[in-house]
Amino acid sequence: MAFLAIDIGNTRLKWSLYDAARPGASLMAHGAEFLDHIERLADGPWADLPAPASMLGCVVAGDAVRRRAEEQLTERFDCAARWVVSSVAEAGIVNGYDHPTRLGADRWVAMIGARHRMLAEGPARPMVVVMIGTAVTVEAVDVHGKFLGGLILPGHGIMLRALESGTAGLHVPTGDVREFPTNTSDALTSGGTYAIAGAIERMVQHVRAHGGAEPACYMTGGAAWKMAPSMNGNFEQVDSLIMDGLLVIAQERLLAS
Ligand SMILES: Nc1ncnc2c1ncn2[C@@H]1O[C@H](COP(=O)(O)OP(=O)(O)OP(=O)(O)O)[C@@H](O)[C@H]1O
Ligand SMILES: CC(C)(CO)[C@@H](O)C(=O)NCCC(=O)O
Ligand SMILES: [K+]
Repeated sequence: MAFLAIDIGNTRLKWSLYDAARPGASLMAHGAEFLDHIERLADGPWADLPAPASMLGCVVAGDAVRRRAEEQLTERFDCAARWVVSSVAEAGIVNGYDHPTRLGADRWVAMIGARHRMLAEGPARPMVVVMIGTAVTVEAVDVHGKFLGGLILPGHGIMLRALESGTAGLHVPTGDVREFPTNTSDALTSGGTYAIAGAIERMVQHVRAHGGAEPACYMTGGAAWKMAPSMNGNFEQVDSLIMDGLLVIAQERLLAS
């Protein structure tokens, strides 16, 4: 019973087809499209796929984009579109947000995926869950699975575009990450990278101080690999964190129905 997981971010739609709706299912096919190219899915990458029995997705890109994805789903497959909405509690995570449903569904699903992975690896620990995409998010989860709160930062691309458009003299190619940058390109690239790394380090400190225990640290997102060399501490890069979370939620819902 194939299962289709979809993650629609602010830059790209990512999809993964699994052979079952449960964590650890085998990945049969996967891909990513920039949001402008969603209309290519049904006749392109999805054309030769076996039809999934069900799908589950998370979307933060807005209703218009969601509808365009749903059109591709109906055009190609006969399965109902289901999208995760952040709630008060689901799959082992309790939502500490002031307004739980306002939490981005991608953040919620990634925490669920991370918690499931951590418990599969050993005893429960607090967590720091980082997503590096169009925006950067840094979540804190305590040892019991309570989401304490999180940071939202501009992603690297948005930071650089903001500097370019807000200044006269900052139009330069991408540079390298350096401890002591000596040209504009390196200064901008390093500034963005260490802004993100610094925010993450602060959150790790906050979680350590809050729980008195060393947190398990996970990072995911399309640009996680670019941040990895500049990160302090033991961050495990798990590119599939959102897909893992969608598999966990899909299985729980199947078992509950
Ligand atoms: N050198 C860099 N270091 C860190 N991040 C970078 C770097 N260069 C680009 N980025 C970020 O990567 C983002 C694009 O990543 P990508 O589209 O692969 O992520 P994504 O997880 O698919 O995003 P989303 O889920 O938000 O659609 C850009 O918007 C930019 O912010
Ligand atoms: C922060 C982003 C853009 C990260 O993708 C997304 O999760 C989102 O739009 N969230 C809604 C606002 C919030 O999470 O508080
Ligand atoms: K995302």
